[in-house]
Amino acid sequence: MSKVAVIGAGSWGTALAMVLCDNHHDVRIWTHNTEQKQRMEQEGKNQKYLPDIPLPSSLTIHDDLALAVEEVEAIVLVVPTKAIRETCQRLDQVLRHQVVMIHASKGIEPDSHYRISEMINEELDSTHYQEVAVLSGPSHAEEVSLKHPTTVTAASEDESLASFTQDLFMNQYFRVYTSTDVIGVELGGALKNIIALGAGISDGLGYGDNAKAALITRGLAEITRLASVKGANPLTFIGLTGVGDLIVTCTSSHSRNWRAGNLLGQGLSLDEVLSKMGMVVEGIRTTEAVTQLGQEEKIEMPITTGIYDVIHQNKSPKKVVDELMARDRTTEIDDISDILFNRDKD
Ligand SMILES: NC(=O)C1=CN([C@@H]2O[C@H](COP(=O)(O)OP(=O)(O)OC[C@H]3O[C@@H](n4cnc5c(N)ncnc54)[C@H](O)[C@@H]3O)[C@@H](O)[C@H]2O)C=CC1
Ligand SMILES: O=C(CO)COP(=O)(O)O
Repeated sequence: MSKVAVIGAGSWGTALAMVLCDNHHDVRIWTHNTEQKQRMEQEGKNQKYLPDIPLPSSLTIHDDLALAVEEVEAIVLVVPTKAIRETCQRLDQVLRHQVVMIHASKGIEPDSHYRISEMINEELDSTHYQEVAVLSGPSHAEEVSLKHPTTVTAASEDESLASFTQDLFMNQYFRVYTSTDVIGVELGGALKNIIALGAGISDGLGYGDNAKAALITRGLAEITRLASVKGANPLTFIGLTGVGDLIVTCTSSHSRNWRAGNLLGQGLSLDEVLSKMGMVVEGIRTTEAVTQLGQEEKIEMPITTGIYDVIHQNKSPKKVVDELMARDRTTEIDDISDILFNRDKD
C-alpha cells in the first residue's frame, strides 16, 4: 500500500483517485477550490465533474497543498495544462521530501511548445523527485468511474518508475502497459485532442463516418510526422496512446474536445462554445501550440492548420473541409514509410 496524493480534483483526478482507492492505497485528493472541497465532503460526490458517482469513503479531500502532500510516496499531477507551471511552483514551496512524480494531463504549452514533463522539470526542483512518469491512453473519466474495462500506458525513461506506476494503478478493470517513450506518449495524448476537435466539427457540419475515419487516419499521419521529428518512436502511435486515444476521443460524446468541435461545426463562436463547456478543452491551446511547432519544424500539418483557422481565425469550417479535400493529389504512405524505415540512418 502506498500513500498517494492526487493533485487536481476535476473529472480525471477524481476517477484516478477512485482507482487508487480500489487498489487499497492511502489516497488524498487536492483541489485549489475550498468551496469544491466542502461540497465534495458534504455530498460524498464530485457533482460538477463526475455527476452522481459516490466517492470512496477512504478518500480524503484537501485544499491545503502542504497537508495533501505530507509524507506521500507518490504524487499524481492531473490539473489542466495551463495550471501545470503554477501548481508545480506551489508544490516546490511545500514539498519537504522526495516523491515519485507521475502526471496524467494532456497538452502542449503555446510559445514554449513544452510537453507536461518538460514544464515539471523546469518548475520543480530536482531534489523533490528523480524522473517523471506519464499515464496516458484511451480513458474517459466517466467510464473509469463506472469501472468499465480501460487500458492505458505508463511511460518513463526510467523503466522501474514505469513499472512502479503500472503496479500502483493496475487492477481488474484498469489495465496498465509500460513504455519508455515519454515523448511519444505525451505527444500522442496531447495531439489527439486537436483531431477530436476536428471530428466534432465534422459531425457538427453533418458529415458522416467516412469523414471521421479520414480525420482519424490522416490526423494520425500528422501526429506521427511531427512527433517523430521531436524524437518519439513512430510505433508508439499504433498503440493505446496514439490510435487508441484518437479513436476514443474522436468517437465519443464524453469527449469535451469532440463536444466543443461539434458546437463549432454547428456554427457557434469559440466564446459561445467555451461558455457552454464548464470543463477544460485542452485541444484549443494545443492547436495553437502545435500549429506554431509545425511551422517551426517545417512539418506539413494541413488538418491541424485548418482546425487552427476555424478556432483562432474564425474561418468557416465548411471552407476548411473543402480546402482539405482540394489539396494537391498525393500518395498515401510515402512520408510515414520514410519515418519508419529511415529513422535510424543518421
Ligand atoms: N476527463 C478525462 O476523461 C481525462 C482527462 N485527461 C486530462 O487530465 C487533465 C485534467 O482534466 P480534467 O480533470 O478532465 O479537467 P476538468 O475540467 O474536469 O477539471 C479541471 C480541474 O482543474 C482545476 N483547476 C483549474 N485551474 C486550476 C489551477 N490554476 N490550479 C489548480 N487546479 C485548477 C479545476 O478546479 C478542476 O477541478 C487534462 O489535461 C485532460 O486532458 C486525461 C485523460 C482523461
Ligand atoms: O483524454 C481523454 C480520453 O482519453 C478525454 O478527452 P477530452 O479531454 O476530450 O474529454
